[in-house]
Amino acid sequence: MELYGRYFRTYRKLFFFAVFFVFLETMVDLLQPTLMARIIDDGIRRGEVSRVLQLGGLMLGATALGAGFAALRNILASRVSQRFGQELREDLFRQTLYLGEGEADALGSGSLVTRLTNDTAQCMQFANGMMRIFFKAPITALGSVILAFLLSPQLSLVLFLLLLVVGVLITLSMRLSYTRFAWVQKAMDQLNAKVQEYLLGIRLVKTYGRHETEREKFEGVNGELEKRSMASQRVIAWFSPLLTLTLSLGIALVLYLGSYMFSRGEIEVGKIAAYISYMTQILSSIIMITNIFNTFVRTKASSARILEVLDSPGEAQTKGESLGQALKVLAFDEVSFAYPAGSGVPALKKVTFTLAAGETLAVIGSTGSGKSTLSWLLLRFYEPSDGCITLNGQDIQTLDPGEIRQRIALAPQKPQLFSGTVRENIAWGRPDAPAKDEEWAARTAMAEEFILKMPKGYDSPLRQGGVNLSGGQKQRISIARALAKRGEILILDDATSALDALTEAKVRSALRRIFPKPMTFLITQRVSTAMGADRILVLEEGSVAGWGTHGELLKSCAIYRELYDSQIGLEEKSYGE
Ligand SMILES: Nc1ncnc2c1ncn2[C@@H]1O[C@H](COP(=O)(O)OP(=O)(O)OP(=O)(O)O)[C@@H](O)[C@H]1O
Repeated sequence: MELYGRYFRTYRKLFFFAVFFVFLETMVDLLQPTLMARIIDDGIRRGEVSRVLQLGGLMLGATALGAGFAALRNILASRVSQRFGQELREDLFRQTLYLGEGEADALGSGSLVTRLTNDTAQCMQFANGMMRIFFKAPITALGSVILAFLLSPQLSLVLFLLLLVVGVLITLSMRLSYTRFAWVQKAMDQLNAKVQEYLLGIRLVKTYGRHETEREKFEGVNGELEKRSMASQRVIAWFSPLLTLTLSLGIALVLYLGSYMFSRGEIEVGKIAAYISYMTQILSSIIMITNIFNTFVRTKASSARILEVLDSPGEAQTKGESLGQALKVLAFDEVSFAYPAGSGVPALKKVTFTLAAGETLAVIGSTGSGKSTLSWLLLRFYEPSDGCITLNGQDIQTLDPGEIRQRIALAPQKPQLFSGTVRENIAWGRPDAPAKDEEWAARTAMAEEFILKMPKGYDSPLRQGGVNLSGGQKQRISIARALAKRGEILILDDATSALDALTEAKVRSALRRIFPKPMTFLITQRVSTAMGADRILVLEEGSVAGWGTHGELLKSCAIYRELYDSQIGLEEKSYGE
């Protein structure tokens, strides 16, 4: 399988050692029935106790040796499969981090979690099995067939007929299993997506009293998983006993033929017993081989899903030129864009504007008008369908996305905090930032006051997602993180929406005093936030509805005037009356 081929080089030595021990163990196992036949025919039947003891001792010694080989291959198999699993998870996680936004949208986070957990576990299990039983079973089966044939070519006619039937059964079971297991994986994706959704929205579920509805939805996907798993298990449930039955029929036939041959003096009892013993070994090996095939088809489905992620082009390969110099001017030139996984309606239509270093642009518009989309395109998470975005006149498609992102500091609409201290969260975008920069960032974001009230100040721990903070506190730490990065472009995407008007005004005035001043995007729905900016871009259903200063827009843009009247103007008028 392709996936194993990629990792084989690293583990080939340990792998071959494990397989070597499996081989030795199998050889010892194969010796046993022949030794037994000799104990019966040369020892018991002739009444030679010393021969029985001698051969019995040999058999015992061989068993102990086999056990030693088994322990060694177990140790090696565990080590190789665990290391392989660790490396695979790391590679998969790294690739997941570099997936293009369109690719990640298409795969879905639930499916990515299944691939990182269940699918890697499946591949690990297969790697482990390969070194434990996968080689042992076919060698035992083949060795037993050869030794059985050498014992009695006549009885082996039954054996070959049986093997033919068994081969057909295994092929059939493999075909049925593969499609069924792919359905199981999809159901597992849906289950993981549901669990994630519920865990993220747990407070909302409680507030809206949606426990029952959510539980029912979970039961729905859980039931589907059970149904599909059962369908795949049913194949195994039928095929294993069918195989046992076929082989038991074979053994019965051999016993019948053997007794006939014995009565004619053509075979000894010990040989019949050894032949049956080989047949039992063939039976258990074939059952093992069926399990191997079942695991193989599951692993094939899992490894295909893992390879889909590992081989997705991602962003890592889209290296570009370096901008080199300091950023002077940014321009959107007739930029249009529709989300690949969206409804097809463009989120942006021929958007054009220019912004110089140190200037602040407020982007205002109703929800869904395309404000955040501007920043996703600038960050190169998606590519414009038409038009271009330039930095210092250079199309960003030709530039290195890593470098562009290095120059941008973003405080997103939904603040995202991580488990760690307050300081670690602020310095997350620039871990080498001096402590004074982190504290400056916290002060500018009006976060220092509440941070210092926390039990350990900047070293206070934050829990996953910052659940021990209020919405406004999370937003302020998120702004501080963006400031501490000291990017040439600062994007505050509705980043002050949870702050009270006074705190927000303080943050705005602190932002004006930053030196050197970054090129700033203030994405907002509030006119009070936008009006102090050097320029304001008004978006309406993805198109530019207005561009200018607050004063200019009040005169020239009906939508802006409407927003102003609804949020501020009418209040002022009513105060005036
Ligand atoms: N990942 C996505 N896949 C498909 N469509 C999307 C995606 N993200 C946004 N959209 C669509 O693109 C349009 C613009 O979204 P965008 O997030 O830019 O709006 P916005 O102005 O920032 O809204 P808000 O103020 O509510 O945050 C919306 O119609 C939205 O449904």
